[in-house]
Amino acid sequence: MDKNSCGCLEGGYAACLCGVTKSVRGRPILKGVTLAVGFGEIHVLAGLNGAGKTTSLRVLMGLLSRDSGEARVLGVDPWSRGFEPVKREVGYLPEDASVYERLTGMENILFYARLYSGWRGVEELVENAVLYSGLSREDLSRRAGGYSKGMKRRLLLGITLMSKPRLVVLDEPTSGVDPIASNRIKKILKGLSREGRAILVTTHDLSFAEEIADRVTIIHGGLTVASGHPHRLMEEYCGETLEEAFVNVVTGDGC
Ligand SMILES: Nc1ncnc2c1ncn2[C@@H]1O[C@H](COP(=O)(O)OP(=O)(O)OP(=O)(O)O)[C@@H](O)[C@H]1O
Repeated sequence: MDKNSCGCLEGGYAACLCGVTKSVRGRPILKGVTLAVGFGEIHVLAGLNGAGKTTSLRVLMGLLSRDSGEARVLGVDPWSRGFEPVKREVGYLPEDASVYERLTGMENILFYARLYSGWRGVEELVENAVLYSGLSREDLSRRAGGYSKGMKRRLLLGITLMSKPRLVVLDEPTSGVDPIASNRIKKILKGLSREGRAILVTTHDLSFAEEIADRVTIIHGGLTVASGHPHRLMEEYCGETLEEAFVNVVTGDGC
């Protein structure tokens, strides 16, 4: 990675990690993760299982400390006190998020909408969550505990996006989601990015990434090893698809 990638610390970017390292119980997990997400950009973070994607997002969201390197979210260090007010402008969908199973889908939405706004503006938040989840009114009237994995994921995505945050951070939003819903998610993310919102998303679905990403950052073994527009990565790493380029990057096969 060239050093300029860390220029995001000077501002203008929605989020960045710069040379971040993290060890857990003496084991290095992140060995130098660098990425910068611009406003109006869909940025995909890709990597094999265990590469460090979720850990990177947790550091970025201030849920995990870092050992070295820098992090900024909307210009603020997520490990600082100043991060608290910034959180309202960030929508984060963790990989292991869960719904309240005894509540209906709509009650889940109402719960989070009221948490977010008190009572003012709840209607708009609810409307957005319903729209972004793509779930029918009938589905939303049922207990979320009876939902399929993909439906739970869609409900959580709707809740994450309901306030139309300036920065959206999604850890595997399409996991367990059917092709029609996945297609719908693509359109939603493209729409949000067109409105100038910044989107950082992890996925193993590289055709999804190839279609929507403005930039893909590949991490391997806790280290950023490549970053660029999907077509640039395909050119540089001799892949007819992003998936082929990705395999060439992580296996070190090159062209
Ligand atoms: N709390 C923890 N304690 C010990 N090891 C951890 C912890 N959190 C993560 N790890 C390890 O760090 C590495 C990176 O995990 P991480 O979940 O960030 O990978 P990932 O790229 O998101 O993987 P996946 O694609 O499978 O979700 C893994 O080897 C994992 O076992």
